[in-house]
Amino acid sequence: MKILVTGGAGFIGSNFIHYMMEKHPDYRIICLDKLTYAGNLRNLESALNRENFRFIKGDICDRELVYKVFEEERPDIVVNFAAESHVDRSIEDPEIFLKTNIIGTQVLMDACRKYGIKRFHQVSTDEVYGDLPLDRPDLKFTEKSPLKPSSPYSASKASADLLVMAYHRTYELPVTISRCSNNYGPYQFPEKLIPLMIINAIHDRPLPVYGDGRNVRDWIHVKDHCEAIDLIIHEGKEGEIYNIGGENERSNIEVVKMILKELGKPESLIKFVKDRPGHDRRYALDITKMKEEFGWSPKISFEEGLRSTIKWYLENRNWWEEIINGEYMKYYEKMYGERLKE
Ligand SMILES: Cc1cn([C@H]2C[C@H](O)[C@@H](COP(=O)(O)OP(=O)(O)O[C@H]3O[C@H](CO)[C@@H](O)[C@H](O)[C@H]3O)O2)c(=O)[nH]c1=O
Repeated sequence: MKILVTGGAGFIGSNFIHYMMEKHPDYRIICLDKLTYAGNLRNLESALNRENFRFIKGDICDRELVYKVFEEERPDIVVNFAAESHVDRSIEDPEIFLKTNIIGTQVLMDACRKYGIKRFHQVSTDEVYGDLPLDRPDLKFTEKSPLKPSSPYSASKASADLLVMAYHRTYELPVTISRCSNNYGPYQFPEKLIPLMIINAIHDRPLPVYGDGRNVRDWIHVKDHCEAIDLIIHEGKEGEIYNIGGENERSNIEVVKMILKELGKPESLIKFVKDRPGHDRRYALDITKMKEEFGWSPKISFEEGLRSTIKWYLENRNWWEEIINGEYMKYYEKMYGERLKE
């Protein structure tokens, strides 16, 4: 089996490659990644010298390159992780989100049509459904819930999902889509809530919590997400959408306090800052379909997963120090400088 993993040098993609290499050591894995700010070859260090692994640097929007990769490798399965994924960046500058997330997906699916494929799997997000109110804990999104994205990022992911389903209907492309909740774990770029808070706390820097900190996310360990995708690409039905969630809803302030406690740092480091425009209040997924079709449910508890993630960041300082000593601080200053002064 040959699997083309796009965006495989990013957080979830690289965790997926590690997961698949261990689970299916006989598979050939080809990783196509543009190595943007969020991609890092160090995430793939242990894979790079394996014979059944190939890394190709390139953009999924580059049709000529994508066709060349298909011509040479003839993958059986494509798993598309390649995406611009950070909501705050999409609010600052939406264009690259539309290009990579929508056009990139189209180029990949065109290559699948041209060269043939057993499965094209689109990695999507729970954010395509929009948000839920805090005072209705009984409500959750199912795969049938309407799409109502709030940010340029989530609108680009929802657009791509629609395109994937259109390619299935019109060209009978064998597709599946998974929509996952908030991931955490090793190799996550420190612009996202959990790694950003861990690194700031280690440095005794203020922890910028948006708005009142009561927004709720459903957290899943990245390894549980990888396991679910592995099941879907092998056993999932063509043309189907699957919600993948952690069944672990937490307010942001609760998560931040847990991190401080684990690191033995004071809550006085918390700084409430100006809210994200259009900030989604709550995400919650109904994962009955994954449970019923595959007997899947998330295995890693949040307490255990968060503790091991904090340990990973403490033990891999080189990894994130290299990042924060690069362009990162410019980004941080731009996003947080004014907010932290207010
Ligand atoms: C970075 C940052 C975030 N936050 C808040 C905003 C959110 O309510 C929550 C999580 O923020 P983020 O880590 O940016 O993640 P969020 O916007 O939920 O989106 C993530 O989760 C989505 C899945 O739900 C993915 O599709 C996105 O690619 C991923 O970025 O924490 C803060 O309060 N302060 C911060 O500095």
